[in-house]
Amino acid sequence: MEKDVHIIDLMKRVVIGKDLLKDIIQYLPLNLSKNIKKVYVVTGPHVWDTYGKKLEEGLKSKELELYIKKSESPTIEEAKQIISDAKGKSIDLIIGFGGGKSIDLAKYAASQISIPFISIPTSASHDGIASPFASLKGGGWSTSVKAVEPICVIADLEIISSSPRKLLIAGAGDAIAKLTAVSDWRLAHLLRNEYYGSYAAGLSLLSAKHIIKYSDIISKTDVEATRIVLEALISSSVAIGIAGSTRPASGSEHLFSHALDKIAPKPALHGEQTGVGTIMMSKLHRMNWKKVRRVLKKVGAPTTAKELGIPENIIIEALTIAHKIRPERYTILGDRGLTWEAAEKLARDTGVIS
Ligand SMILES: NC(=O)C1=CN([C@@H]2O[C@H](COP(=O)(O)OP(=O)(O)OC[C@H]3O[C@@H](n4cnc5c(N)ncnc54)[C@H](OP(=O)(O)O)[C@@H]3O)[C@@H](O)[C@H]2O)C=CC1
Ligand SMILES: O=C(CO)COP(=O)(O)O
Ligand SMILES: [Zn+2]
Repeated sequence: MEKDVHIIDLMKRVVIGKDLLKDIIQYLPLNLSKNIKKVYVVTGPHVWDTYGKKLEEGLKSKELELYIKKSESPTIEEAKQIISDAKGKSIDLIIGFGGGKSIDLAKYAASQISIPFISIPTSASHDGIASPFASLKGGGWSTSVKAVEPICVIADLEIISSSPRKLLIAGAGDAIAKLTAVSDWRLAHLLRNEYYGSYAAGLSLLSAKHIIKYSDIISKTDVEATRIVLEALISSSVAIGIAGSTRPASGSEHLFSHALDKIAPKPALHGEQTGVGTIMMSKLHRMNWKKVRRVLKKVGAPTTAKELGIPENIIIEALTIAHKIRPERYTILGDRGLTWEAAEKLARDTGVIS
């Protein structure tokens, strides 16, 4: 008989504060002198050019051997290359330093080599910050794979709040997406008898509600807004860890975003796309989609194809193919998805296209 085992992987420590990188060693829950000699940093070109020196200086005090990998895209091929590189160098610890792309690559690589992973987000743009899952792209599709939770998250408010504002607003969009993600999960439970964890669902919903409650502050401040969005994203990361899948965080609105990543000439940010997806999927769920749109507008997030910089026909096409992205994940889009006409009407009725 198959054993019914539910494993919950959660991070060990979250450090939130200002100017953390220079004293980073003291915040890590690790004995760096004893066990860790070689550290591999997966980062992005912009992030490294701007903040790389700060991290290098912070880690220098322990005379660690540092290897830096600047990655452009979160593909399975790129992850395999990082794994082989890190294995060849006998790396002891992997750090993901940057946006969601760098954190996912680092997280996945660390899980494959069975070494610890540290998450140092430089933006509050996604909820992979502290989750044990990595979203990698391969063969034109996006898959979320079990990786490993960070032993530590170091969230430097100075760095994160001075990142381009659109990254923070994208984070608010990724958090608000939990409204429809949880409705889709519940639907899959009711129609397909899929496992549904009400605690994880509640925690995930809390991140969306946090954004709605504090939308005024998010729209007017920088550091305070960063703290609010960051807390919402960490809460959602924890919900993913408790559920043991990205189910509480990713539903039909994410399928729409993944479809855009596949077909849009120039996709927008993940959280910008999931935010717009949430407006449309809320309407399908007969939820208060106008409120979702109002909150997104208030915080300055895109709510239209034009603001996303994506042609209207691509929005419609993405709606029609979204259900095929991850067929095993049942959502309001059902098994057959939307027809072109229904998709066009949905996008038009919600003001996403004109
Ligand atoms: N694992 C999970 O559960 C989740 C994973 N994701 C994944 O995360 C990714 C989206 O993350 P997102 O952060 O939006 O996108 P990216 O990681 O692609 O980052 C977007 C851009 O922001 C730049 N950037 C990051 N921080 C700063 C900063 N402080 N100052 C200036 N520029 C900065 C990056 O620079 P650079 O070019 O240097 O990297 C990059 O150009 C997607 O791949 C998505 O699938 C999203 C949600 C959950
Ligand atoms: O983006 C995510 C949650 O916000 C991860 O979800 P996916 O499983 O759709 O990649
Ligand atoms: Zn997301």
